[in-house]
Amino acid sequence: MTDRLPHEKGFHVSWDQIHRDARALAWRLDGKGPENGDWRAVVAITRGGMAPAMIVSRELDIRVVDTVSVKSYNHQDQSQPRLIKAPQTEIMGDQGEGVLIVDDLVDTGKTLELVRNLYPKAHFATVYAKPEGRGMVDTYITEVSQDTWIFFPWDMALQYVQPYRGSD
Ligand SMILES: O=P(O)(O)OC[C@H]1O[C@H](OP(=O)(O)OP(=O)(O)O)[C@H](O)[C@@H]1O
Ligand code: HPA
Ligand SMILES: [Mg+2]
Repeated sequence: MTDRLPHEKGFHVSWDQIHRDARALAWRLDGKGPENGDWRAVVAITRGGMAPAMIVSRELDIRVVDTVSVKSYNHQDQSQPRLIKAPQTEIMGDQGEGVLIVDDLVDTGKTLELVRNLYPKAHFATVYAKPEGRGMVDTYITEVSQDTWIFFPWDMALQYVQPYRGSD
């Protein structure tokens, strides 16, 4: 794991915050699907997209949910994204039309680029976006600067911290 550079900022997202932001994403996508405003299915980009995809599919009452597995980071070190598992062909059709592909965030855009090449007609939605990858996503809720690292609640734990004024 690389040490974070001094200028890198941390954006800490709580469960409550990701729930609110994923709901906002769902509401923004409501009625925007190609078939009478409906979406045929939700596909989560695992693993980070699974919690937002669950919230989106719940809000939009979409029962057909699948996953596409792409691995591109080991902690904060990026490597070439690799497809580990594809969604069902019956769900994706030829090019993914009518399918909502959900991820937690887009950073460099490399993950979405890989999935977009596979399913160019799907709609790509993320909760958070950084400027470099923003062009790869069709709908997102909150933008953060490129030098911000987003910390998700599933990667964190409550911890004791020293008081601001020490007692020694
Ligand atoms: O836009 P990019 O620079 O490609 O980065 C964004 C991707 O990186 C993270 O996933 P990761 O590969 O770490 O896997 P995970 O979701 O299983 O944690 C994140 O969840 C996105 O899927
Ligand atoms: O800012 C980030 N936070 C968590 N995972 C990530 N994967 C790429 N960028 C990020
Ligand atoms: Mg991911």
